[in-house]
Amino acid sequence: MSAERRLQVLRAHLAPGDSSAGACHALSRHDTAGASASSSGSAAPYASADGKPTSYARVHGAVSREPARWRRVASLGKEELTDVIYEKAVGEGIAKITINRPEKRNAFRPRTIQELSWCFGDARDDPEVGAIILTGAGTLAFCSGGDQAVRGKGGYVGEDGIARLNVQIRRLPKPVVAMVAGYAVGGGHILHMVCDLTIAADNAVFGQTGPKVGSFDAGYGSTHMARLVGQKKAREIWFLCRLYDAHEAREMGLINTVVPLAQLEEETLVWCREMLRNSPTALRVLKAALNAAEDGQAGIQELGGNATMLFYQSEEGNEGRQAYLEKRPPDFTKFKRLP
Ligand SMILES: CC(C)(COP(=O)(O)OP(=O)(O)OC[C@H]1O[C@@H](n2cnc3c(N)ncnc32)[C@H](O)[C@@H]1OP(=O)(O)O)[C@@H](O)C(=O)NCCC(=O)NCCSC(=O)CCC(=O)c1ccccc1C(=O)O
Repeated sequence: MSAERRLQVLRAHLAPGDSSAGACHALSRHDTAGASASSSGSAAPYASADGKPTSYARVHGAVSREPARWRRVASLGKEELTDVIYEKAVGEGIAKITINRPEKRNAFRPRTIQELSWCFGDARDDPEVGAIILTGAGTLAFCSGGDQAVRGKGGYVGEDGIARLNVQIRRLPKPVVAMVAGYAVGGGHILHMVCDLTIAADNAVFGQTGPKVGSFDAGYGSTHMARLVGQKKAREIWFLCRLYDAHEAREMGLINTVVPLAQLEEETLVWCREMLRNSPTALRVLKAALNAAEDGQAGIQELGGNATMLFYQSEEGNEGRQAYLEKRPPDFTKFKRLP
């Protein structure tokens, strides 16, 4: 962004018409400050060329950058959570799931996977939750993949393993945002890739280590990666097992944005809050559609499920059911055959 444009945006942000005095709007503070952070979402809709707030800014107003007030969910059902911290933001529809094994760089063991699965299930079923953050405890690692000390001959897949967790995140009809500080490597790298968005701190490091430790993911971990970064790059990442910093990761399309470590949660919350303003059904169907393009029959099934859910909410859908219950022929004549 040019210095002049940045100034315009800053002016627009401070303009009296901006109802958001005190709270920052969705425009990244890092963009306004000209820091090294880079964001794919430009500030364009928030200020017009003359520096005044656009109608978009006037209508939608500001997104709060305030910290969330987290309420901890210590147990799900009868089970205490030991490997994962599960929290919900008070008064807003955000859940946060934190892998809590920092002494192991948040490597997951079967128990971790099981708890993650419960938390994702709860967040999916909670109608108040509209966006889910997945992260790792501490600043050194998001997740370093499968705990190699407990890896058995059968891997983790048979015990609610990562393969199933990936599918669960893909199928979850709400956006999941990976909030990455430090290492996201091995299975941890795959976890962030299957999330819908990735916000990274400037200390984040990305890569696959599988071929070094006798492991690989021939599912989403390779095929979805190729969709994100292209075939050549995906082969480089897997075959050479190099590590990439956050800016390199953003350049290659692995992640959405990079922010200073101290602002990681603030920025992630802003992205979640922006999404929460939008139609949940639109986001849900878009996620299913974007997945369907690469998920074959399973993806179409998911998209089809959404179509049915919407149709059941319509008058036309209800007419069929009602007619059956009333033992009369359905009258579909009143419904237009739209072009
Ligand atoms: C992440 C590192 C680069 C961080 O390096 P550094 O900051 O120097 O910290 P360390 O001193 O190395 O680590 C601190 C502490 O943590 C332990 N640890 C870290 N990662 C792991 C791990 N993955 N498993 C077990 N333990 C781990 C480390 O040993 C230290 O403990 P001490 O007791 O203090 O010694 C670096 O740590 C690193 O490279 N880690 C390993 C990364 C890795 O190779 N991960 C595994 C990739 S393969 C994978 O994830 C399998 C996925 C999987 O399970 C799967 C997926 C799909 C289908 C099947 C399977 C399957 O069953 O295998």
